[in-house]
Formats: sequence, structure tokens, C-alpha cells
Amino acid sequence: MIELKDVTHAYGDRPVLRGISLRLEERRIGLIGANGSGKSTLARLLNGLIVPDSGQVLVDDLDTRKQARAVRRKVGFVFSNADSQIIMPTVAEDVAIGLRDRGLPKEEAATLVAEILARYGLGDHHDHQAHLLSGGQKQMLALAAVLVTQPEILVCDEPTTLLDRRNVRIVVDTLRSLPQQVILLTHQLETLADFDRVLVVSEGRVAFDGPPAEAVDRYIELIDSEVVPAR
Ligand SMILES: Nc1ncnc2c1ncn2[C@@H]1O[C@H](COP(=O)(O)OP(=O)(O)OP(=O)(O)O)[C@@H](O)[C@H]1O
Repeated sequence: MIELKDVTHAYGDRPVLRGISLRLEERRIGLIGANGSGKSTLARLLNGLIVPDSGQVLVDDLDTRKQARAVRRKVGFVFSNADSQIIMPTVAEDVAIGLRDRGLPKEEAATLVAEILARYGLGDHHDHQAHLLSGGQKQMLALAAVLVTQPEILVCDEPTTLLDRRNVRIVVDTLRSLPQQVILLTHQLETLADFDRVLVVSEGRVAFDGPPAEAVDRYIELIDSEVVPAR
């Protein structure tokens, strides 16, 4: 369970999150909001990629400020741009690198890598150059490389942005079928239809917290009420 206690965060003197308190317990949680509203900043706080300026983020009572390494083992993070997450030359190596400090015998690690690649449709791409995969395949690779580490919680920051309809469906179905808790940031509102809970972030605050349909209505209301600057 992730708990945020009166969390604030600023970049320089620009406040981005303003006093957020939340308990994130549900299995499928969506995060929506306008560009620049603070969603990615909030997501990055959840696995200690960034730490709050004030307040606390606790993952199963581990403080992200003090126990960052333990937190990162529990909370996997998938970035929106899969290219920025691919760090090894080949597909198999990129998945295997996540297991490097697990102390597994080589054969066991290789079996795990092969299994996960097969599960996410990359079984035939084991030795392919990772950077030559299609956008959708890269996104699946990014997901596989995180899931091989068996995180208890998965935070995905717009993992379907660059994907075509078919690959969106594959990634969304994959996230839906995972046993782990999933926290998904997305602008593709329809992908959250059967989520347990959706948070609407607006100007660094949680403007709505509840079921998906109501959250989407609230989000649309918020966007429509904004004054668009005249040119
Ligand atoms: N590393 C950074 N340094 C300075 N400002 C930043 C940094 N990261 C984000 N910001 C600013 O903080 C604000 C919130 O950004 P954030 O990425 O959290 O929003 P978001 O809701 O995820 O947006 P989007 O939907 O466009 O991805 C934005 O105004 C952004 O310009």
C-alpha cells in the first residue's frame, strides 16, 4: 500500500504538487489530468524517483526518502518513452539487466528472460537489436524488463501514447491481467473504464477521486471550464 502524507513538490520556485494526501490500495488506479497538471511528478514520487519537498511517501511503511532502494524493488516504473528505458543492445540483454543484482544462477536468469519474452510476444526477438523494434514492441519490451523483476506494484506513465490501436489493446489487456497493483497515467480515458478508482489531478491537487465514469466527467468539465487564451 502506498500512502502520501501532505506531499508538496516544486521545481525551483514553481510549486507542482500542493499538499496531497492519499492512500492507494485498490488494484487498478488511474491518474488523469491536463498536460502539466502534475501527474508524472506524482507518479515519480511513488517509487522514489523523486522525493517530496515536504510530507512523506510511504510504500508498505518504507519511506521513499530514506529507503529508496527497497522502495524501487517493490515499485516498478514504466516510462512513456520506451526508448529512454532501453539500455542494452539486444532484447534479451535488456530484460536480463533487471535481474543482475538478484544473484540468480545464469541458467535460471536465462529461463526467466525467455519466459517473459514469450509471454509478451517477443519470444522471436530474443537476439534482435532492441532499438530496431517497432514502437509497440519497444513498449512491450519496457514492460517485460520491469515485470521480470517481479515488482509488487507497477506505475506506468502513459505507456500507450505512441501506440496504434492494436498495441494499445495489447498493453492495456496486459496491464489488466497482471496480478500486481497497477497505477496507470493516461490521456486515453477509455482505457480506465473498468478501473477501481481514478484520480483527476488539476494544478497540483487531486480535484476528484472516485469511479472512472465520474472522474472522466469531472476531467472534461475541468478542461471545458478553462479559459483558452486569445491569440
Ligand atoms: N524536471 C523538471 N524541471 C522543471 N520543471 C518540471 C520538471 N518536470 C516537470 N516540470 C514541470 O512541472 C509541471 C508538471 O509536470 P508533470 O510532468 O508532472 O505534468 P503531467 O501532468 O504529467 O503532464 P503531461 O500530461 O504533459 O505529461 C509542468 O509545468 C512541467 O513543466
